[in-house]
Amino acid sequence: MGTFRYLENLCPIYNQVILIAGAPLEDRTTMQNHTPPLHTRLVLRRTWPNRIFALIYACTIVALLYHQTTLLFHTTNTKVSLLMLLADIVLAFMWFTHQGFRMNPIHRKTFPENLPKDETIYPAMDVFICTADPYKEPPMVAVNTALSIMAYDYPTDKLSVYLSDDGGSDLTLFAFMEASQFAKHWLPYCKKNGIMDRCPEAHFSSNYTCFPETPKIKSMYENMKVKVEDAVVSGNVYPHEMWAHVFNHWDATFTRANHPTVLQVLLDGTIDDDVLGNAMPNLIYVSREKRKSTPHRFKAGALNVLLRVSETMTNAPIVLTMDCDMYSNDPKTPLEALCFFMDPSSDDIAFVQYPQLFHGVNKDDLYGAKFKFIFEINMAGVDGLLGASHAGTGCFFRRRAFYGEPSSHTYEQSKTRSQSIKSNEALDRANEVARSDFEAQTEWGSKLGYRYGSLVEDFYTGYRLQCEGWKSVFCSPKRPAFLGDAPMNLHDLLNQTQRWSIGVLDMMFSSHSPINYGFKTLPFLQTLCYLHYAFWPIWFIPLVIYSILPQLALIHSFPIFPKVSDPWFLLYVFAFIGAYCQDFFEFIQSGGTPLGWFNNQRAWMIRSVSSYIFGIIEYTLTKLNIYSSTFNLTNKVVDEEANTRYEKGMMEFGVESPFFYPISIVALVNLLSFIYGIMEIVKYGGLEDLFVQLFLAGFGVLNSWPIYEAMAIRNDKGKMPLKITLRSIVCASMLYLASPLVF
Ligand SMILES: O=c1ccn([C@@H]2O[C@H](COP(=O)(O)OP(=O)(O)O[C@H]3O[C@H](CO)[C@@H](O)[C@H](O)[C@H]3O)[C@@H](O)[C@H]2O)c(=O)[nH]1
Ligand SMILES: [Mn+2]
Repeated sequence: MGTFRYLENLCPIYNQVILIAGAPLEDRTTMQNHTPPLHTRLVLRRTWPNRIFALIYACTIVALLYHQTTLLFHTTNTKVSLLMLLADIVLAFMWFTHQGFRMNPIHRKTFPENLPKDETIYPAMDVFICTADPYKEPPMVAVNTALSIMAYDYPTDKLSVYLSDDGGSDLTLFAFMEASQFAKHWLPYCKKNGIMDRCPEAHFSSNYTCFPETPKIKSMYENMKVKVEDAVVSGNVYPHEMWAHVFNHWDATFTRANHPTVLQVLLDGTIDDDVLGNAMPNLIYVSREKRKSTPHRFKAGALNVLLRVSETMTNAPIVLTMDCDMYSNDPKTPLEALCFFMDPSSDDIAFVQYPQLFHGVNKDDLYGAKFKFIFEINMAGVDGLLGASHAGTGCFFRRRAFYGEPSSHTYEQSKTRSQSIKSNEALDRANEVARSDFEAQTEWGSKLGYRYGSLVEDFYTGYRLQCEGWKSVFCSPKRPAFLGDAPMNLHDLLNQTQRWSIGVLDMMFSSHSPINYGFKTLPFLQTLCYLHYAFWPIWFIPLVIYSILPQLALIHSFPIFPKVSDPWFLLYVFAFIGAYCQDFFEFIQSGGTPLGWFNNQRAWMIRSVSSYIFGIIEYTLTKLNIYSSTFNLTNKVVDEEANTRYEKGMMEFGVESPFFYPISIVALVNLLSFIYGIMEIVKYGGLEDLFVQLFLAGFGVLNSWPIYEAMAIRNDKGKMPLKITLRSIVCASMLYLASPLVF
C-alpha cells in the first residue's frame, strides 16, 4: 500500500488505473468510488450461455461425426458418404475455431473526462492516410477524410497529417493543396460552433444547423469540390502559383509505377494559421519513390515509408492509421484513445482498434458488406483474450510497437519538432527514407514496421505484434468514431473478399503461421481465433458440397440423410437450428435486423462458392509463379444508376464477372433439384427419406431468389449478363448429366 501512496502523490490521476487493472470486477467497482478510472472492461452477459452452449454443441458434433463414420462401413455409396463426412469435418473445425471468440467477450468503456486537464502533457499524434488511385478513390474522398481528422479536438500543435499517395497523382496533390486552404476556414468553423460531423461532405449532407457563416463555408466547400472534380475529369490541374513548381515532378518520364518521391509540406503548424489566427496542424503530402525494379509492397510498404518520413519530421509517439475511404465521425476520439495510452499500467498495449463501421450501406445490408462478425462481434470476443486484431483503418498505435517487443529498447523516443519540418535538413532526410531501395537489407517488413508477405497486411501485422508480446484493445463507443465506405455491388464485394482470402492464405503458409508459430507464442484461445480467419476460405468445402451434392442426390432419389422418423434426424435438426440461432442472436444483439442477418448468411454462401475459391486458385497460381497477385483496390466511385438499384435492395450483376458463374450454377442446380424433388414426391411419395435434401434445395432456392430474378425477370442494367446465364445453364446441365457417375 505504501508504494501505491507514493504513486498517488506522483501521478494522482493514474494510480486508480494501476490499482484496477487486472483486478476482479467487484474490486474495480468499489475502488472506482475513490479515484476515477480512465477505462474499464465489462464481461458481456452472453459469456456463460456461450460456454454452456459450446459444451452441448460439441457433444452434438462428436455424436454426428461418430454416426457418419460408422455409416461409412455400410453405405451403398462410399464416395458420397466420404464427401459428406469431409464437409462436416470442415464445418466442425470452423465451429471449433469460432469458439475462441465466444468464450470471453467484453466491452470497454473509457472516461476521457478523467484525463489530466493539462493538455500540454498529451502526446503528439501523427495521422497516416493512404490513397492509391485517383480514379478508384476520388481525391475528394481522401480530402474529406483528412479534413475530418485535422479538425480533431486535440491540441493542433500536436497533430500532423501525412497523406500517402500510392497513385503518384498530381490530381490528388492538387486536391490536397486546395484542402489545405479550405481547412483554414473549416477548422475554426467547426471548433467555434461545436460541430460534430467534421467531415464536410457528411456535414453538408446531414440536417445541419445554419450559423451566420455557414452559407459562405458551404459555398467554399462546393467550389473546391467542383474544382477538384473538374480536374479529375479533365486531367488538368490549375494550382496556385506559389505551388506551380511542385508539379514539375510530373514530367514525361513520370508514371504511377516509376517516379521519384514527391514530398510536399502543405501546412506547417509553426507557420500556418487559420483565419482566426490559431495554429494549423501539419499537413504533408508524400508519394514515395516507385521503381519497377523494387517491390513496393502495397499498403504495408506505403505505411512503412510514412513511419520513417514522419519519424524524421515530427516523430509523434502515437500514430493513427486511416484508409482514405473512412472519415472521423467524432472529434473527441483521440482523447478516448489516450485513456489507454496515458495509463501507465497499459504500457504493453500496442494499438487501440476502433470498429470498421460504414455509411451508405443500404437498409438490411444486401451484401453483408458490414461484416458485423469480423469487425464488431468477433472483435469484442478477442478483446477479452489478448486483444483485438488489427483492421487496417481507424487504429491508434504506439509508435514504439513498430520497432520491437514491449521491453525492447530499439526505439528511443527522440525530441519531437526540434526544427521546422520545412527545413532543408528535414526534407533531405525524409526524401532519403522514402526511396524505393531504402529497405533493401534492412529489417523493415520483417521485424520493423508493418509486416510484409500478406495481402491482409493489417491483420497479419496485428498478429505479429501480439506474438511479440504486445496487447491491444478494441474500443467501440456508442457514437461511431469512424465511418467508412463499404463495397456497394456484388463484384466489388467479391473482389475484396478474394483479396482477403489470398491474404489469410499468405499468413497461413508463412513461417509465422498460426498453426505452428501462433500456437507456440500465443494463448490457445487467441490462436484459435487467428486460425479461424487463416482458414477462412476453406468454408468453400462444406458450402460447395452442401449446395450441390444433396441436390443432385435428390434428383436420383438417393437419400443421404437420416429419415424423419430416425432419432439421428433430430440431431441434424438441432445442429442446424442451434448454429443458426446462435448466429442470429449475436447478430441481432449487435444491432442488426432480421433481414440483415438473412442477407449476411446469404452473402457468406455466395462468397464461399465464389471469391473464396477464386482466392485459393489465385494464391496457388502465385505460389507456382504463374501469376502474381496484387492489391486490387475496392472501387469508391458511386455509379448513380447502380446506386438507385442498390438502395432498392436489388443485387447488381451488370458486369461480366467470373465470380457470377459458380453462383449461377449453384442457383440453377438447386432450382432444378427442388422442382424435380417436389414432383417426384408428389408422384411417388418418399418425403420421409428425402426431407432433408428437399429442405436444403428449398433453402438454396430461397437464398438464390435474386439470382433467378437477375437471370430471367429483370431488364435493367444490373441484370445477369446473358452470356453468363447461358453458360451457367450449360454447366448446370453438365453437372446433372455427369451425376450418374457418382450415384
Ligand atoms: O498499393 C496500395 C494499395 C492500397 N492502398 C490503400 O489501402 C487502403 C485499403 O484499400 P481498399 O481498396 O479500401 O480495401 P478494403 O478491402 O476496403 O480494405 C480493408 O482490407 C485491407 C487489407 O486487404 C486493409 O488494408 C484495409 O485497412 C481494410 O479496410 C486504401 O486506403 C488504399 O488507398 C495503398 O495505400 N497502396
Ligand atoms: Mn476500404
